[in-house]
Amino acid sequence: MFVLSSSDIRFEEEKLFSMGQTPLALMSIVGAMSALKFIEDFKNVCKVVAVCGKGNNAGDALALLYNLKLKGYDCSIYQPWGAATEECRVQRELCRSLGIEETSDLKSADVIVEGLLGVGFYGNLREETLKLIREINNLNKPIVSMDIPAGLNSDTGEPQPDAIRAAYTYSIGFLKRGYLFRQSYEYTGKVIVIDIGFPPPENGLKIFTSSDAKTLIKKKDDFSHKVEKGSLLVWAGSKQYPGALRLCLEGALNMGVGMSFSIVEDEFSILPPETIPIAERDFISNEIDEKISKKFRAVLIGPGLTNKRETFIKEFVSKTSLPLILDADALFPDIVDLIKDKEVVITPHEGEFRRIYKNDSDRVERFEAFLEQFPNITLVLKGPNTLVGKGSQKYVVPIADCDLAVAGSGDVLSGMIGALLSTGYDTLTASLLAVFVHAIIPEIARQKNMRVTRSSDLIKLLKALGGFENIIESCDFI
Ligand SMILES: NC(=O)C1=CN([C@@H]2O[C@H](COP(=O)(O)OP(=O)(O)OC[C@H]3O[C@@H](n4cnc5c(N)ncnc54)[C@H](OP(=O)(O)O)[C@@H]3O)[C@@H](O)[C@H]2O)[C@H](O)CC1
Ligand SMILES: [K+]
Repeated sequence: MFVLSSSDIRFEEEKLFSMGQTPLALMSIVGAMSALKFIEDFKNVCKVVAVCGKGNNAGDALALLYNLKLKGYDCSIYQPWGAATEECRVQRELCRSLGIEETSDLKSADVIVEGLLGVGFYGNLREETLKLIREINNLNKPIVSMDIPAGLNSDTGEPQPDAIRAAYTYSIGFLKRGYLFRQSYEYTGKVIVIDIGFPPPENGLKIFTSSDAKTLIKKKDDFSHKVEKGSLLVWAGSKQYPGALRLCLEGALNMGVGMSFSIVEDEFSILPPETIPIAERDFISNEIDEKISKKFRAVLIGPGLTNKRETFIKEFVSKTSLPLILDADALFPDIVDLIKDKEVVITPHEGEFRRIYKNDSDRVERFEAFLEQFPNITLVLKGPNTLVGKGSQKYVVPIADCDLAVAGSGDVLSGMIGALLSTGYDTLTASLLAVFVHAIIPEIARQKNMRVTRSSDLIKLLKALGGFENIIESCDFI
C-alpha cells in the first residue's frame, strides 16, 4: 500500500490506461471490492442511499450500490445534478436495470454512500454542493465516502471550507497524502484502501505493515557471542534529565543487545546492572581502554543530554566510523553537514526537525525534500504516522496512538533503534523495525486488557510480550 499525491495518482491512472485499462473496467472493480468492505463494515442488511455528483466519483458510488443490491441491500440513488461522464451514466443504467430507484428522502437511509466529489474536485466548494454536504452531515447517519470525503483537499487534508464527515473512507487504489495530516481525521473516519490492482507506483510513500516487518527480521544466531549480539554505547541523560539515559538503555537491553556501555558524569549514576559505565572525562580525553572501545558496534547520542559538550560531540561524530543514532540534544542546527556521508539515523520530532532543516512546506514535503538533499541519512520523523526514509525509500508507519505521546517515549525508541543498529541491521531496517514495534505496543497492550500510561511501560511490555521478534510475528491488525 502506498500514499500518493493527487498528481501522482493521476499519473498512475494514466499509466494503467496507456496499458489498455479503461475507467469503466476499473469502476467495476471498485464496485465489487468496496462491496466486500461495506458488507464487513455494515453486517446487517439495511437501507443505503448513494448521494451522487456528476463525475466518476459518483460512478464509483453507483458501482458499489449495484453490488450491494445484488447482495440484498435496500438501495436508492440521489443524484440532483444528473450524470456528466459516460462511465457514470453506464453505472446508473446498471443500477436502474436492477430496479434501484431514485429518492430525495435522505432521512430514511441507514447508511449514506457519498459519491459527490473525488479527485476531480478543484477550488472551493460551490454553494449548492456545500449546502448538500452540510445537510448530509446534519443527518447524523453513518457515511461511507468513496475515495475522498467531498470537500476535503486530498493533498493537504483541509476542508474547502467544509467537508463530509465520514465514518469510513474507501480510498481507491492508494492512500491520499492529505490523510496523513491530523486535520483530515475528523472528516475521513476510518480509511480503508480498496485495492483495484495498481502496480507499485513510481513515487509515493510506502505503508509499512507487519508483513513488511516480518520479512526484515533476521534469524537469531545461537552461536553468536555478546558483542555480536549487539553492543551499544549510549551518551544520554544529564543531572537535569537523569531518566533519559535509563530509558534509552532499558529500551536497548529489552531489544536484546548483548552489551551496553554508558558515558556517565560520575560513577554514582544509576545504571541498569548490565551496563558498563565509562567516565565522561576519559571519553572526552580519549583515554578509554582500547579493549573496551573495540567492543562498540553503534553509538547513540542525545536524549536528555542538554546542550553540554557540543564541540566534543561534533568532533566525535565527524571522526567515528561507527553507525550512529542522533536524537534530541545531539541534533544541533549545523549537524547535518557533519553526518551527511555517515551511516547514521536521526530521530527528530517536528520541532527538532525544524531546528536542523529549514523549509516552509508541509511535513511530508519537508521529509521528502530532506531525503533528496541528504540521501545517505536515515530520517525518522517522529509523530502520529511516523515517517521513515532513506534516499528514495520512503515509508509511513501508519499508527497514530495517543498512548505513545508520553515523556520518554522517544528515548525508549532511540534505544531500540540503537540496539538494532548495534546488532548489524542497516540504518533503514533498524529504524523501520524499531519504530513499528514501538508504535504497535500500546494497541497490543489494549488487546490484552493492559494500558501504556508511561514510557517505562513500553519497555516492560517489550519484554513481557516476548521481545520484538515475537511482537512483530504475532501482530495481525496492521
Ligand atoms: N480516473 C479513473 O480511472 C478512475 C476514477 N475513479 C473515481 O473517479 C474519481 C474522479 O472522477 P472525476 O470524474 O475525474 O472527478 P470527480 O467525480 O471527483 O469530480 C468531478 C465533478 O466534480 C465537479 N466539481 C469540481 N470541483 C467542484 C467544486 N469545487 N464544487 C462543486 N463541484 C465541483 C465537477 O463539475 P464540473 O462542472 O467542473 O464538471 C465534476 O462534475 C476518483 O476520485 C474515483 O472516485 C475510479 O476509482 C475508477 C478509476
Ligand atoms: K467522495
